[in-house]
Amino acid sequence: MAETAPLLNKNLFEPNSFTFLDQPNDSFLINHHQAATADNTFAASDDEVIPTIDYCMLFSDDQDQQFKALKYLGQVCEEYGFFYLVNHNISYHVFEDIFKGISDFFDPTTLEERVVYEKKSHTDRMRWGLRSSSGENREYLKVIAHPHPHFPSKPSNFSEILEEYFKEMREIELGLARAVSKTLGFEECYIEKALNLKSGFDVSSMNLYPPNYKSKGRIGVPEHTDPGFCVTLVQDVNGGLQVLSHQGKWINVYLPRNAILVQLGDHLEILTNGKYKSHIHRVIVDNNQMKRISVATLHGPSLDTFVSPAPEFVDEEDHPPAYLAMTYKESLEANGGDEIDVQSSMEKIRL
Ligand SMILES: O=C(O)CCC(=O)C(=O)O
Ligand SMILES: [Fe+2]
Repeated sequence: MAETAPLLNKNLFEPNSFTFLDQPNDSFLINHHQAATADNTFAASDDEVIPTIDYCMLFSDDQDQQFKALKYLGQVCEEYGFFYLVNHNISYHVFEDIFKGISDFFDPTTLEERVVYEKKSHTDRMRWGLRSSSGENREYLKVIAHPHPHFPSKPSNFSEILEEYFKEMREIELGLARAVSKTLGFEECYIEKALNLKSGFDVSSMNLYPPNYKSKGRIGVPEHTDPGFCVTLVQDVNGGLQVLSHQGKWINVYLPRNAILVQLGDHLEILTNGKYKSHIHRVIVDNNQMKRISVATLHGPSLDTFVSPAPEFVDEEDHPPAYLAMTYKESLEANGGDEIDVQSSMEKIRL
């Protein structure tokens, strides 16, 4: 990728504490390299580097450092659309607690209890599902995390754990919105206002792979992009999530210790008329050998926000509007799904 991204200096902001996970005992993350099989259909590269953004430097009091950090973030948003976020100051126990809570929620012996969260209506505020087919293999719980959170009452303390986790992730989201606005040359409140993030619609998908150890194929989640401003994602085990670079190469996501994977969403792409694009990713499961939990939180505009390419990114000659305008709610439902499905509908929005 370095050849196609000459501007990026990947070492610029890697903090001293940054290490890839060569010390499994030190972290909830262990590296699970996909077992080598004769089937290379889902092979991805371990050599490509996913850029690392240091959150604190984006807000550094040292103006020069902040300027460099923002410049790098702008390049990463434009050339990649995904990055590892480190130095975000979220306490380690927040991650440990949520993985423990989700693991308990997905306890194989309490499967019948979760059925109460199965799809009931298109207005569900929580939804559980177990997919075990050639096209999708995961057990999931989706919850609305903002503005009106809905969390399960069991296991005990789970709702408090989720509340704390989502509070921290929203801070990160709003901080990133400020930083990304500046990379575009705007005031720091630009994205927050344009997408009404204060009352933004956030849905979190907590996923277990393979679903109760019974996958029926290698696809955990098929290729897709996600709607919204951005996605924050953490996982308890490395291996399975793959992102597609803008150059068309699949890359394995190996999250550094305590890092968060940030992926730009469809609605930032629409707002910037294609300058900062969302990107395709997928999850591969490995023959039922390894249990993996992920938490993917989609941070969206408020449901009634009308999102269209902003005038600053449009000029009729060189950059005509490349996307249709619609409310966030309309875009979530454009494929016939429900709000809580948070399905991308970019194929309908792209002109
Ligand atoms: O589980 C993962 O690693 C990714 C899940 C995902 O992409 C999603 O829920 O949108
Ligand atoms: Fe996703």
